[in-house]
Amino acid sequence: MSETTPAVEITHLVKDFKTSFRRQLLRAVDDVSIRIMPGEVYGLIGPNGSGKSTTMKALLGLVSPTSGNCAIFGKDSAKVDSRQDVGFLPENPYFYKHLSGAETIRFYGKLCGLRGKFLEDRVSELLELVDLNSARDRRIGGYSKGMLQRIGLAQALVQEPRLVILDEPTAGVDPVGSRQIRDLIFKLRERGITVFLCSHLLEQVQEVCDQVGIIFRGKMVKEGRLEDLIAIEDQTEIVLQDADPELVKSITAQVDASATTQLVRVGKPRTTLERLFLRETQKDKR
Ligand SMILES: Nc1ncnc2c1ncn2[C@@H]1O[C@H](COP(=O)(O)OP(=O)(O)OP(=O)(O)O)[C@@H](O)[C@H]1O
Repeated sequence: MSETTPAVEITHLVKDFKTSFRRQLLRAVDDVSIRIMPGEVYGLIGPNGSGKSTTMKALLGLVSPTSGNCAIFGKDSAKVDSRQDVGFLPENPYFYKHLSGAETIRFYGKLCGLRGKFLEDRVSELLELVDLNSARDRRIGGYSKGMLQRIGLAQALVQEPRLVILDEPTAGVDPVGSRQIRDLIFKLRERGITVFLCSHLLEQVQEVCDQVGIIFRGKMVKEGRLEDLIAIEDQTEIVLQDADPELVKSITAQVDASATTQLVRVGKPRTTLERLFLRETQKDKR
């Protein structure tokens, strides 16, 4: 396998489900193709019921395609060995509530065949990575939603996968917890791990993803590099620090005098509500 083998290759995926109503067919995924190269972070976005989870499950071999193919690092998803290099965080992960964080990771590590000191080192390393070392001996039943998602991420990383699939990793998590998960995704990218995620938090997708696909009613309606998708090609932005009002006036006058250029907006750039929330709620920690 070469560096040019895609981490994910979904080709013309179609998935029909039989509905309970007169056994009619529902097309959940309709001719979707996705290619993710190693090291990329890909975000699949779309409204509820648009086919995101089904696409991910087909890639993982958890549902069989009606037609089309899925492959992970060149291995067909229908074959068990395609899952060797994948970690998965499902939308609603289930954990044994009576186990502690460390016991949970140890449990999954054992399932993956890890043993002894290697396993113990891996448990500590992962708890450190997801910032749960201080809660390692607490029962999972008492974890917050954000902590649960982070333990889920640690679980997905147990066997050092080269691809991580995250289905709504920040569902139900507050902005601080979401940011921790976002930072974790950055860490995965730094380590060269490919990430395929779907999320409703568009701003977070915008922050972490290199590539974005928009899926609607089972069809891919837009896809590409984030930078290309969100650039407004016919506009130019100039942001000035501590500008003299006279300078702003003279720039505006020059633009007004131009026959071909229209001034769209002059004003203060805005932060986002999320950044404002984080700044105001994390003051004490600084
Ligand atoms: N096992 C199944 N049997 C029947 N229909 C299903 C099954 N799984 C999914 N569907 C249907 O397929 C469609 C796509 O569902 P899917 O869960 O893939 O969407 P989604 O984009 O992940 O939605 P959400 O954002 O709500 O998680 C929905 O109409 C759903 O009801």
